[in-house]
Amino acid sequence: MTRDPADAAAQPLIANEDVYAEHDIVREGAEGEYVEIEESELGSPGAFIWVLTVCAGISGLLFGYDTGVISSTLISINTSLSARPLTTLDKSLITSSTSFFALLASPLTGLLADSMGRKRVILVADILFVVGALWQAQATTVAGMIAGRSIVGAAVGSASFVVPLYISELSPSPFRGRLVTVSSLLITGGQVVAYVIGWLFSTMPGGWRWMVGIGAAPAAVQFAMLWFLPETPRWLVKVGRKEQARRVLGRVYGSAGDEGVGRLVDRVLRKVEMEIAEEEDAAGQRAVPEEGKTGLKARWSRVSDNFAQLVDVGGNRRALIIACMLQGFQQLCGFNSLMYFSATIFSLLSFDSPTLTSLSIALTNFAFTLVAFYYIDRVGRRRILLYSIPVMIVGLALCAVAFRFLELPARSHVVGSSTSPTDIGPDASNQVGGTRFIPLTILLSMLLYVSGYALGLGNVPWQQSELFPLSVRSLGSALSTATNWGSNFIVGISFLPMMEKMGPSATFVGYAVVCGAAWATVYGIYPETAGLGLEDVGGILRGGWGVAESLRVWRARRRGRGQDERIRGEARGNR
Ligand SMILES: O[C@H]1[C@H](O)[C@@H](O)[C@H](O)[C@@H](O)[C@H]1O
Repeated sequence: MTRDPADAAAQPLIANEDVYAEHDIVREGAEGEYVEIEESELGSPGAFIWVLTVCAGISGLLFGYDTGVISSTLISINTSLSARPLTTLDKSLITSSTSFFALLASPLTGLLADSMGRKRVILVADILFVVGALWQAQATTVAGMIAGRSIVGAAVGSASFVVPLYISELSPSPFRGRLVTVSSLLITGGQVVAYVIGWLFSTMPGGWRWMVGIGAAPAAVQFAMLWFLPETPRWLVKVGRKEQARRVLGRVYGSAGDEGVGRLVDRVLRKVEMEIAEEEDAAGQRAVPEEGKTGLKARWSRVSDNFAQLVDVGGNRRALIIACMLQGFQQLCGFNSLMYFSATIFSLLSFDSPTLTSLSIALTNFAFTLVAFYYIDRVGRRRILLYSIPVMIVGLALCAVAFRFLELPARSHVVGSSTSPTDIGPDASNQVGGTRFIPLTILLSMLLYVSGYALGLGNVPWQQSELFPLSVRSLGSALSTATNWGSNFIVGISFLPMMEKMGPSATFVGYAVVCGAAWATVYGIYPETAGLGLEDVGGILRGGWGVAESLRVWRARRRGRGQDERIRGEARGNR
């Protein structure tokens, strides 16, 4: 960005220095003032960072694939496991074992990622992905299948925590938010692939074995690729490998500009060192004397100290509440009941190809995550949630109403063991004079709900790490990831029984109520974090929820940007 000195004297480029000063990447202007380098000036994040993001994102693809494929798998297994049809309990356990083991794995991964490094955790997850996929593919009993799904669950839990962390620790700050959303895009992309594969293999005898087994391939590819990718600079500095960290940063910022890459790298490195020093200082002040403690005891006391810091310090506690609340609502709003059981629901509604119909759910989810990727930094996290959650509520309410007009088979048959596309077909097609109106209304309402979900709740909670200061970022993110999987487990295990006992309308009304609670909570306590430097977020949460303050900063920032653009436009006009 070049600037005419006369213009510079007439009006400073920076409208609100406090806001801009926190940006990672700034450049000294002619008169010693700080001039923000615009994202457009940095160009794109650069090939290196894209390769890193996409390669790490393969785990997201696997997360999406393994959670999405279960929908078609469940309706294709028939009697191939334990030589009998699956019961509601079998289906719920097969589905929920994945989330349960993901729930166990994510906090553990939070600890391992600090001791082993981020990259090694991804490698371990890859091994689990491969073993779990092959295990499922050769399962002959329900218990064997549950074991395979549990192994995959441990992989998914580790990956879902560590991949956003890996990406955010490697990406240049101006691109961090969008690059993290890339991993959400890959999750939803993985779900689309799962549905396509599910549809292709659903009519093939034993095709479900291919559906679950294929997941091994991308994991093996990622395992091979990761050997060539670096550890994150932050972890490298933490374990004393500063020169290696400098080389990695050099490659990350190599594309960042025409000048001063070395200076930029030094600045980032200094900042990382300062943050680590602060972290160690704070830990040192609180540390219980470790004399006489074995390595394991010392480590445990560090973990419990870290935990105390997370819940005792007001700002950290508020960050944890917001992150866990967002992750909890992301799941308790019931979206994954569609992801896991939409094929079952669409067979109930007599759609000719339930698996193909459920593909529309996954595709809508993917398409609207793409829209969110474009708008998340422009509209802001808070606003995107406040606009999109009501869309979900309307979709769910329409669904609930439409289901009331549907004559379903006897309750015990709705989703129970005897339900199959063929035995529910005739009953379900009898509704409202045999027209397709009601099933189509239900499908469209679900698509409305899914589009609202994908715009906001589906991806904003994964921005969780920005809420925490560095010292508690890993633990805080791990706990909110665990909240995600805990709530996912609850939805997976309860959806079919709720459909059976309460009926579909009441089930969807229940999810709408959760969405209402999510909206009210976001409105009350979630400050706008888009565009803030990581340290600003901590500052905003220090004295309270900081909603009003964050909105003031957000508006000032937008006014500042508008002003900058106007000045630039005028400068161009004067030339
Ligand atoms: O962000 C993802 C995405 O929205 C997926 O579609 C969903 O299945 C996951 O549970 C969620 O964490």
